Amino acid sequence: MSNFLENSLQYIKGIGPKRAKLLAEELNILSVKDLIEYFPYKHEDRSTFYKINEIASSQAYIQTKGIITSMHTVGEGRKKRLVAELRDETGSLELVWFKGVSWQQKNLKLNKPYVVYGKPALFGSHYNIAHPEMELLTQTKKKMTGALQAYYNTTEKLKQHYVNSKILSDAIGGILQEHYKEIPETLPTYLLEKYRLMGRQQAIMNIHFPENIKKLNQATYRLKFEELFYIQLGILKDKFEQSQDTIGYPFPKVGNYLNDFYHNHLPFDLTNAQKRVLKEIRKDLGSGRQMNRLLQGDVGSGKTIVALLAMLIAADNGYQSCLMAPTEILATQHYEGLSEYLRETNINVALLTGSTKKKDRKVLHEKLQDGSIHILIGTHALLEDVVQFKNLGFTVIDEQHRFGVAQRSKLWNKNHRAPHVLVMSATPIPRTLAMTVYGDLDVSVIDELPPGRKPIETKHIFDKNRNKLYQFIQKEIEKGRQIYVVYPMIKESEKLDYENLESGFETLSKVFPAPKYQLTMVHGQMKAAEKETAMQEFVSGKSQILVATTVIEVGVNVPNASMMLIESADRFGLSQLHQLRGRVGRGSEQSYCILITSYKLSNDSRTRMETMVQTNDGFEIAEVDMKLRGPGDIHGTQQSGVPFNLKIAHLTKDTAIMQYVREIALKILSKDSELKLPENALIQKQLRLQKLQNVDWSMIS
Ligand SMILES: Nc1ncnc2c1ncn2[C@@H]1O[C@H](COP(=O)(O)OP(=O)(O)OP(=O)(O)O)[C@@H](O)[C@H]1O
Repeated sequence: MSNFLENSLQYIKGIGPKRAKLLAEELNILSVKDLIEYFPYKHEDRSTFYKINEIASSQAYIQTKGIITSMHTVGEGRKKRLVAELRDETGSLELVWFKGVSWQQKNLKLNKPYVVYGKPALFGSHYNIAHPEMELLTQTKKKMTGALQAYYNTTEKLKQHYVNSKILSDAIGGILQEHYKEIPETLPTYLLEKYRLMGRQQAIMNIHFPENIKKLNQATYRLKFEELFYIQLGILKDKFEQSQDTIGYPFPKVGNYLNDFYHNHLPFDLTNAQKRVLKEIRKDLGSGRQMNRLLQGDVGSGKTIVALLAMLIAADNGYQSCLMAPTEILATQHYEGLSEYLRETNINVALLTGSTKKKDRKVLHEKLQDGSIHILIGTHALLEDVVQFKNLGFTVIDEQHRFGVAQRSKLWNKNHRAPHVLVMSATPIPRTLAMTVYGDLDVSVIDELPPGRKPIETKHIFDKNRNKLYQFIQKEIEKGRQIYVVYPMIKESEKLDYENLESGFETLSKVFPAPKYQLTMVHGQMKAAEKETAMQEFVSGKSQILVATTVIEVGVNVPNASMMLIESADRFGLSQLHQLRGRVGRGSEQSYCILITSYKLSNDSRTRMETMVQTNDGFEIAEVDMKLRGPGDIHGTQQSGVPFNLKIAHLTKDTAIMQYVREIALKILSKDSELKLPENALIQKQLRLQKLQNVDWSMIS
């Protein structure tokens, strides 16, 4: 790697120490290499020049050429502004600056030709452009850029220090002009030739300063290819090594436990999707290798029963199973649900949570060790060292993103061999993304809901229309149904959020007074036992309205609840809204989800509300969610569990390239799994570098 690229930015013309520090803090751009790999978010065609008399107010941004014929300031002090007249042979317009007035006045040159870019507005009969981008025509001609101009994202803080897109573009231009030949190639020649990829030097040049649209497209493709290729290759290589190593318990047979349950106690027929997934699991369990499988399915799609059937296969082969849930409420519900399914069978199920009493624990530990408990359900408490199984062979983890990978692997220590692992997730993520995020897991999808479910009707209403809503709630309660009311709760505004929750609860208590109506409140600050009791009131049907924060987000199953009312719905992410909605529509009655917001909404919030109203399909929602958040949104990326930041590719828009490079990576590894062939030396080196630099691989290995 060339040394120059590793240099700090402070010596770069147009940057200097102060801006270099800011770029490091704000955008994590530290070196010259980081800067030239900071890719623009868009390009604008600057090949068209408007004549001044062609400007119309409907035009967004325009580019024109002209001569500044006069300049003067208007107003005083903070209201002072600079007005300049720009003329061409067809007419004139005004250019106006409210900020940096004296700087502009000093730098603008009268009677010289300028290229001007900005958004025209009509004042009276005359157009003006406020704060236009200006460049002397001679400068534009000298620059290496063609007609396509790159634009770079910056932050508010950077803008305050005048580090805008143009400053970045100029700095990058300066670097590339002198050092472009030092940019190293990162893909071997045979790949460049076979897949007709642009060389890296040319690609970097063209992404910042495209010669033309065709070259820009080739450059973009090449850089996305490279980025996704190395991600896929890294994941596949790890996975390949892992599957070679881990021998699993073989579960060759299907015996009485499964057959008896399947034929005599299963209260419904499995959907085709459930059958297909069960087959996939059975194949894994019989293979002799350890299973690591992600079971994805929308809320209420029937994942739990599939997990149960797999646990019965474990029992048929003489092994115990456990099911871990992220909260005590969920673990208890799973326990109750599974006990009910298994009521008339010889399978023993037990529950272990933080609240299990000491003396019960002792008995439970003994029964686990002598093998008389077949299935143990619980929370983190399962991971404690004192919990020892006779022979744990199968583990189900519900909602894995709440468990760290480290916790997952802690279960291994309970055995000589790693048990099979089935991770259940109701967060639908696009399949290609799942392949990337859960690189070490195979993916099964239940993409079909059990029959007879009525689609949930979703409505978005504004705050002021509450009264009508209350009448509707009353009717539902009269029909014997129950209602969830959910409030947002985040750390940053916790105090205010509690106040809202409590005042919402009070208002509802007045509208729906006792003793006719019973309301329950549940929130995160309550003790586990209090929460449990309160939830139980709702689960048992004693109370009709549950006012809660998102503690109820995952897994709670009350089939009689027919309405989910979400307050300040714009403050929730799409996936979270969908999860919440999934709490209703579990019975045979028509269910509703009501999203309440104030009148004023940002564009993103409006899209979220519209998406929820339009579709019930979790995968579709996940796609929109990813698109709204975008791969550049680091916070969003963390939320979705994606363990790396992408510089140019887009996780949902570039799925075709992702798939393509995955196949290429597979082909390479199947021929040369350790990347030892001389032709792959560069790939090997690059992969190692990338692992060190960008990616927190520990999250997925
Ligand atoms: N094939 C089926 N036919 C009819 N009902 C089914 C079927 N499979 C599951 N169910 C029922 O559907 C409901 C939801 O199933 P389950 O709780 O397993 O879903 P899930 O995918 O685990 O949901 P969640 O992610 O919301 O917890 C349960 O009441 C279950 O008994």
